[in-house]
Amino acid sequence: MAFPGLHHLQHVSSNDTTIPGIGHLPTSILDAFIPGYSFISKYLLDVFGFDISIIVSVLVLGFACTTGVHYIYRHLWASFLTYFTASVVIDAYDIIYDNLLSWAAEQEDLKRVRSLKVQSADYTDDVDDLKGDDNAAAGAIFNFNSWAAKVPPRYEPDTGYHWFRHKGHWFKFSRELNKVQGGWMGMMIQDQETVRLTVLGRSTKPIKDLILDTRDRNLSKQIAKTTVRRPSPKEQRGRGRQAWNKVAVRPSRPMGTVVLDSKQKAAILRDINDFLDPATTRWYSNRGIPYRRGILLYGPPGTGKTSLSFALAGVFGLDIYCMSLSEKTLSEEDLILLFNSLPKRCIVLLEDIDSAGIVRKKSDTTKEEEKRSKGEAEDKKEDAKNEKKDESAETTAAMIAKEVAKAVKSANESNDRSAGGRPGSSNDMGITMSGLLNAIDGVASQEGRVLIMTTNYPEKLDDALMRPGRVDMKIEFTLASRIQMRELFLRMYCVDSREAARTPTNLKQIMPNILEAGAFADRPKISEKSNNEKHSTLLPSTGPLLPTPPRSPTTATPSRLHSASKASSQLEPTFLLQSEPSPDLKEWADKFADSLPEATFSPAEVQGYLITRKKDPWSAVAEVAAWRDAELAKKNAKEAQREAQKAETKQDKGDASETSSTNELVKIEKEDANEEGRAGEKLADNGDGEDLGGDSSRPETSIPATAESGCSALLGNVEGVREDSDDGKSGSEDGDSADGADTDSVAESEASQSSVESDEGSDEYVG
Ligand SMILES: Nc1ncnc2c1ncn2[C@@H]1O[C@H](COP(=O)(O)OP(=O)(O)OP(=O)(O)O)[C@@H](O)[C@H]1O
Repeated sequence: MAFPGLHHLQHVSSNDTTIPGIGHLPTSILDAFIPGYSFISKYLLDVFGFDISIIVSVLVLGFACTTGVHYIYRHLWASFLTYFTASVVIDAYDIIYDNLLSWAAEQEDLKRVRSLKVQSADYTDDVDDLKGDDNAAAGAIFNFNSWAAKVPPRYEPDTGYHWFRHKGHWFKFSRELNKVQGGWMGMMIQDQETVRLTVLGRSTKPIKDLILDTRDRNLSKQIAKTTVRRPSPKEQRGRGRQAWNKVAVRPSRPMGTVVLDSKQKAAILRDINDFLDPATTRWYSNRGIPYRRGILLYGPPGTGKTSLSFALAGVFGLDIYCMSLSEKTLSEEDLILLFNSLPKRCIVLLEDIDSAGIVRKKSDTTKEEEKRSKGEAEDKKEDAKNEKKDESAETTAAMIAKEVAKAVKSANESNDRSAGGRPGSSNDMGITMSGLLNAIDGVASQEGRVLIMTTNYPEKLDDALMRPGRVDMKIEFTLASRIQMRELFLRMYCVDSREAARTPTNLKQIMPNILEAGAFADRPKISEKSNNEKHSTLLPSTGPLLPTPPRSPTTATPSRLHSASKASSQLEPTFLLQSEPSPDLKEWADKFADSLPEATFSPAEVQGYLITRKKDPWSAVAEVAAWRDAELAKKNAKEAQREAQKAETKQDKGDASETSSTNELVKIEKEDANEEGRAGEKLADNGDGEDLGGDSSRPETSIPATAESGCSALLGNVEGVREDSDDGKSGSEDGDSADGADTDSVAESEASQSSVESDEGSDEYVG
């Protein structure tokens, strides 16, 4: 069946090539634009009597004109962009990219664009700007999730281009996704994001200025933050950036919050500041000295070594790279790789350098001791087996095995302690001294870094590690002095005031008395001019505890602060400072400090106490006596336990040279008296301990609970206790009774320990 009119269509088509009528485009042209046009138009004309040629012609003409104009416009625009604009491309992996996007997210022009990309806020970084709920009722539960949800998400321009105005210039912000070859042998096609910044005008300067602005804005946000990096997991460690993981960006610790002797603080600040001075690099290279600085911080746990390192990183705008030699997975190769992957300027915090195999003989000794102890244990087992072959053999052997296992454990722990290590802290991978030295000053090791090593046991360190050049400065941290405790109290209760914010660009802003504290004024000034250096440089210290002399007055501000990453920018960061304490607070601080014995508690312990009363300075003063007594009792208990373990180990070793004859006699007497053997002896000793438990010999520390009424009395009592115990150490009778008191105060001390205490007491009488 044929369609009506089709015949006619075929007829027309075969005869005419154009559609008659003025203004019509020739059919051949329309056919070129719309394939099959003549066929369709003739069909419509025949069937419906409607001629579409005019409409189509108009549409085609319109389309052609638009396309043409667009084409011309594009070419003209491209030519304009080529000749009258400047542009800069920024890759996504560059830090400038992040700076630019976070800056763009805050620009009004760019906020208005209709195509945006949204990102959840990183509340760990941004919560600082959020305030707590001041209206919350007292005791109301703080819900972190609902609080963190208040951090608004970040909106940034999506791919495409957007125009904005900045400082009188028109910029085009184009975010582009490009396909690039990547992966293994470049066989994978990956998306790579870039931002192209274009400015109207032939100079790139406005763009460079804009990039500087975005960087400074970001820095001023970050200047009060310290980036902390740690070694990446072993399987991810590779060369370069991958060796270290960014683990945190913390608010920088203000130097003032580290309570330390002002001379020491001044010395270390001056030393690092001068080291970071760009002129010092030349000074070192001119003399062929490796441009590195090594600082050893040593002292008991919780005295501020790590805190000082973080504060220094904050002051000098350096990232801090932390690692501990007691990490079990750290091998020598890792250590070398990690040191070789450090950036040019940074602080490396190497903790616990006394652990692992750093002390050459420690691990060997420990192993030998272990072997010996095991051998002894086996021997004892054998003996026990041979001697007791009766029916109760099994029970006795089990008992002996238990005893022996206990002795081996205690010997090992004691060895660990006496070698300066912590139980279980030995490094399985075994970092030798030469491995460590290779890492820290091997040829490939990065120059310009400040290496801060910390230890609780400086006496255990190898001399090779301590030589100048590796350790240029040593700072000792001690248990809290009176001044430190007072300072800790004031810091805890001073009111924070943001109004007092200022820009620390000078060491004097951190330590107003830095010149006096460093006692630099009376040092000879060394000024030296190299051929091409106009300014004088400093002679860096080469020996321990030798602070760097002051810069010559011919240089810029003597104590100008060198912030490694922020040197070139003008920054206006805000620092949280504390207001001047009130006279009342100062008085309370004095009372608080007077109530505590010096050099007995670590600053961490004092801080730990204060923090539990952080909003109540009065309770802190009033309750300090009770806290002090409880802590002293605990400390005494620990000390007694340690002594007991030491003595037990001595006994087990059967070291005749270390055991006095009296001691032996006492033991023999005890053994004779106790027919039940060793177990019975322990029971008897236990009884002794209990008898002494009345604490009659300990000086009474009945101190009023209020600091007001009894601070000085408290101090007297406390010192009385300490003097007694000191006497005890010197071997006087008083001392013995004090020792006894120590033992007594250890309610939880094991019975065996009591036995050792009394043994020790005998020793001292003999002596
Ligand atoms: N001198 C100090 N000034 C201010 N705070 C201190 C000081 N010493 C310790 N603290 C406080 O005690 C805590 C522990 O301090 P830090 O980690 O610096 O001690 P550390 O000496 O490094 O201890 P460790 O040897 O165990 O690593 C921190 O919260 C710190 O604020």
